[in-house]
Amino acid sequence: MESLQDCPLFRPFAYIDGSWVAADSGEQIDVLNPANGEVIGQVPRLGRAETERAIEAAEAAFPAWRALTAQERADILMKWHDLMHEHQDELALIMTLEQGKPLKEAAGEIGYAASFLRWFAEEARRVYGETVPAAKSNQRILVTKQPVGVVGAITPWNFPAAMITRKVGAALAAGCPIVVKPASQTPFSATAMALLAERAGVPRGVFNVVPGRASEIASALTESPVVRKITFTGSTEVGRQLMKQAAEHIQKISLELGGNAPFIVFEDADLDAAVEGAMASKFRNGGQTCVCVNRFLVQSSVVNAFCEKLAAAMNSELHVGDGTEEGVNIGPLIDQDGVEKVSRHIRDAVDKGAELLLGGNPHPLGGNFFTPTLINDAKPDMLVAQEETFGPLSAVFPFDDEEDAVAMANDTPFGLAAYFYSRDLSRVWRVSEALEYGIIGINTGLISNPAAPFGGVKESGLGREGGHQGLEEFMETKYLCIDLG
Ligand SMILES: O=CCCCC(=O)O
Repeated sequence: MESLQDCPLFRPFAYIDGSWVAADSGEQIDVLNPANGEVIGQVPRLGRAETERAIEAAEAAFPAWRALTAQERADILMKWHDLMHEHQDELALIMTLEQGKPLKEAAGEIGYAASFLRWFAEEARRVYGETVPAAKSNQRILVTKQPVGVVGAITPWNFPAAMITRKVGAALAAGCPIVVKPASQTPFSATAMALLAERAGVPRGVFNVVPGRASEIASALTESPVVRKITFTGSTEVGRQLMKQAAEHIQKISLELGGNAPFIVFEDADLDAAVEGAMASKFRNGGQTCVCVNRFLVQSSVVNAFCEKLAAAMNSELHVGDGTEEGVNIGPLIDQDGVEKVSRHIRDAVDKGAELLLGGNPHPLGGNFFTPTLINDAKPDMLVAQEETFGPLSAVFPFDDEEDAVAMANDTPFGLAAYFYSRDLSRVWRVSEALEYGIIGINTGLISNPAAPFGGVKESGLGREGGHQGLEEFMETKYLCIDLG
């Protein structure tokens, strides 16, 4: 395939009520390849009016979709899953061109994205109710689950496929239609998946894709009394705003927001395993993942050994470049703001006394590429301790004992993922219980799995995605109290 335009899954349109449409205004968004800044295509810049039409289409589609049996909805989701695997290479190329992650990683994300469709297809058939002992002998109480209704979803650029299927798979399995606003940087993964959903038999109006003006689309979704659930992955700042807006109609809301993941290495850890986990977690998507390590907390007695091993791994294993090139495993950052943020964190840390061990600058390739960087002696007053860097900067914070490590790890308003390495079973339990996070990786740097409830505490969000919990987010509980007379 020479370019995106040659790809049979390339759809430069919005998708509403089963039709491929342009913006009422005719306006378009340029979509750039972060590896070279070239425009790879355009999508319509939709606003309020088109979003309201998508909501109406979803509302109209709701009765028939919820009336299907769970098995019928599951069959459609499984067909969609199969089509994603069949088209894995094309979907991966679209993703690499618009998002930048290397092709192999993009193909991995497509597999991960498809796995949510399979997971929720299977879970759709396990939406069980309950019976509850009643207060009177002639009464019976039954608890049932019903789809919440029309859903509005807003998804991020860093996982352009998986963050859509994790929401859409659950919504559709539960019997809810959905309107998705994809990130403006990565809309083509969303429209390509909509094309496959259509081929899989998702009826018109059940899955709508509305690229465009974020604040207008978000307001249309939160101001509509028809939309009964908002689901968002992105920054804490935007999540906070959406939560305020969702309060208007008391919409159910799930928020997957920012993180500031600690990765604790205790002196009893297997250091080689810790370095392997560190590489997997820190450099996933070039550091642009909400569960990427942000702070390496390393016990002082092993800090030099850990830094040496991590520097060696970073030197030998990381190859920066255009994600379409063979052997590249670190693509560009998404844009210049991303580059500026990583540079700012490094400058601030070095000015405040951190030791620069590796890298430190934008990559000689220029543009949005950044050299993987390692600093030691980071301190809590540095920006890198307080904000999510979202780039290939490994910052090591030495600590003295377990109590210090846990206090440092929890010293943040965020609470998404945390990791630690230890071979002491009592410590494993103690630290797991003390960490104020929704996800804990113990002796592993990779925690993502469709069967597990992904989500954070504190300012990292509300609700869970994946697992059986992820389906419940799209359902209401109703109880029936039956008087037998
Ligand atoms: O930035 C957050 C994306 C989450 C990726 C995952 O599910 O691991």
